[in-house]
Amino acid sequence: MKPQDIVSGKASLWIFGYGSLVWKPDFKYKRSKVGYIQGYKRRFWHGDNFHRGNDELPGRVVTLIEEDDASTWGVAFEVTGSQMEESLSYLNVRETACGGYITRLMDFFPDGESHAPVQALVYIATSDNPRYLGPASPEEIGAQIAVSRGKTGHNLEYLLRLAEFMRSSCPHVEDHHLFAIEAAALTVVSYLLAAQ
Ligand SMILES: N[C@@H](CCC(=O)N[C@@H](CS)C(=O)NCC(=O)O)C(=O)O
Repeated sequence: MKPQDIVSGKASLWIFGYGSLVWKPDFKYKRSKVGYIQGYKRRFWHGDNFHRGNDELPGRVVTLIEEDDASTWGVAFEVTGSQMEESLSYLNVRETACGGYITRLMDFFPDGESHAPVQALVYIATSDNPRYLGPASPEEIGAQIAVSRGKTGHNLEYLLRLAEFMRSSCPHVEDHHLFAIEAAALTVVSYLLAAQ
């Protein structure tokens, strides 16, 4: 980003989402593209005691875990002009203050485009984050999600909307971790409903 582009208003920033941002960016943007980042896998290993859980029963939300040959699909949003400051100040509260995420710049590869990748800002929660929960079986994660709720809504909505995004926008991607957790969570929900 060149200083003269900022002054002229030509500057823009790409923000990559791979969790709730793919279905609920909640900030104004110029355009969006489906695509992926390389070297990271998406895992439900981050705890959430605000949006989708609480202190007694934290929810589980996604973060990115470094793995050389992995890639993670999502959506990148291009923000320009005043949208840059507006989106970053909003995400600083939603992702960093409330969610415990930090930011990193990564190469984003738009789907179906052969040109060079674009740099995108990504919100990631590292394992040294106090809310980090780490690995667990799909059954354990699914059960936790099935019964967690926070200030923004149920953890199940968070899971199902991400799975819906992947099926509708990235049908060629087999995200076993996501779909195994979805199946496990829906199994728990069916038992809970049957027990009523
Ligand atoms: N940083 C990831 C994950 C973002 C995420 O899920 N953050 C949570 C904060 S814990 C959030 O914004 N939740 C809002 C919601 O659940 O509706 C992304 O780019 O989508």
